[in-house]
Amino acid sequence: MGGDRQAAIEVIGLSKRFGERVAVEDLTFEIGQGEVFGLLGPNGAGKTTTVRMLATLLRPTAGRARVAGVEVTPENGARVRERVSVMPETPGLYARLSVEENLRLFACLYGRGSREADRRIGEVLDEVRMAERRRDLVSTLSKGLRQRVALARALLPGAPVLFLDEPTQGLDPAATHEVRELIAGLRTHGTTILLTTHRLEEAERLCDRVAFLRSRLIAAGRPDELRRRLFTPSIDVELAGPVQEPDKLFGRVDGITGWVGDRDRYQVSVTDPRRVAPLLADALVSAHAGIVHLAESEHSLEDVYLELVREEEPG
Ligand SMILES: Nc1ncnc2c1ncn2[C@@H]1O[C@H](COP(=O)(O)OP(=O)(O)OP(=O)(O)O)[C@@H](O)[C@H]1O
Repeated sequence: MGGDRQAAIEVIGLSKRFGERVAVEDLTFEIGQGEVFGLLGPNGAGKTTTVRMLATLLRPTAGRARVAGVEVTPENGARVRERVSVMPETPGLYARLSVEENLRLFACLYGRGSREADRRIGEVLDEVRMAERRRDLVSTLSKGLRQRVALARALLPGAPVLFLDEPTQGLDPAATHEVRELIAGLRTHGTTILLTTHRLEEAERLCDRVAFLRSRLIAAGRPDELRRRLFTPSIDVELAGPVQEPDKLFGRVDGITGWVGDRDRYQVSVTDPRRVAPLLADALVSAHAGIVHLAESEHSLEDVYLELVREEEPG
């Protein structure tokens, strides 16, 4: 992490066991202020357990953490909870109350006076674009709209650190898109967000940095950094017809270190894609190979994840 930003969350050697089962093991990471950080991993990886420990809802077996400058200990529970807000996996709203009544109830729990509460409720409803639905009963709302109300609820206290546990779980593509837009918008307030998800494209779109969790931390970094760390740079080539002597063709281009593929499709490993791509294009043109496509290979976060899991497998 860049040393110029103070950490909003620091986690050192955090572990949680439930009896014999190790849910989280020796977790260490930092999240900078205003950063959107994605905790990624398959079902049972320990994501929710981590969030619950950081929000003082669950006591770690070992290790320590500091959230918004406060050491996470049982004695500091109230101080930590003043500084964090959790949007849990299930919205936790009262179905028979209206949107506004739900928010008023939670605002009272946060100890806001009624005028102050009304002002804040108006703000968060605007923020999640639900002002016009404020009098609707929660039971009449779609899952996507309920999730927006859950987000409004999490925003009510105006906490500097927000934990979003699987925020788009079970939503259809349109609702997913809307909730993601809202989360992306929170960035402008400088809120630090720890988001758990097993949807890699979600993390890719929303997060500055991600950590892959499988009880232990497998890797952490910016998605592009992780890609670079795991994959040799390469160029994808698609041609109009087969190449006669690929060894000869690729072999004479400076900066090409290897290739896979055959006939009209190749993935060419290179030292530096920006330098080598024009040289490769020249060589192909000289060999009268019609170029259909020539571009640096893209590795999605999913590729990164699969590569990491492959590296982890024994043998
Ligand atoms: N209260 C509990 N008692 C016993 N085991 C638990 C408890 N909470 C979680 N676990 C176990 O700890 C492990 C991690 O669970 P956790 O819910 O943190 O994973 P997750 O990454 O959030 O998964 P999901 O994506 O399914 O929500 C799992 O094996 C789970 O069964």
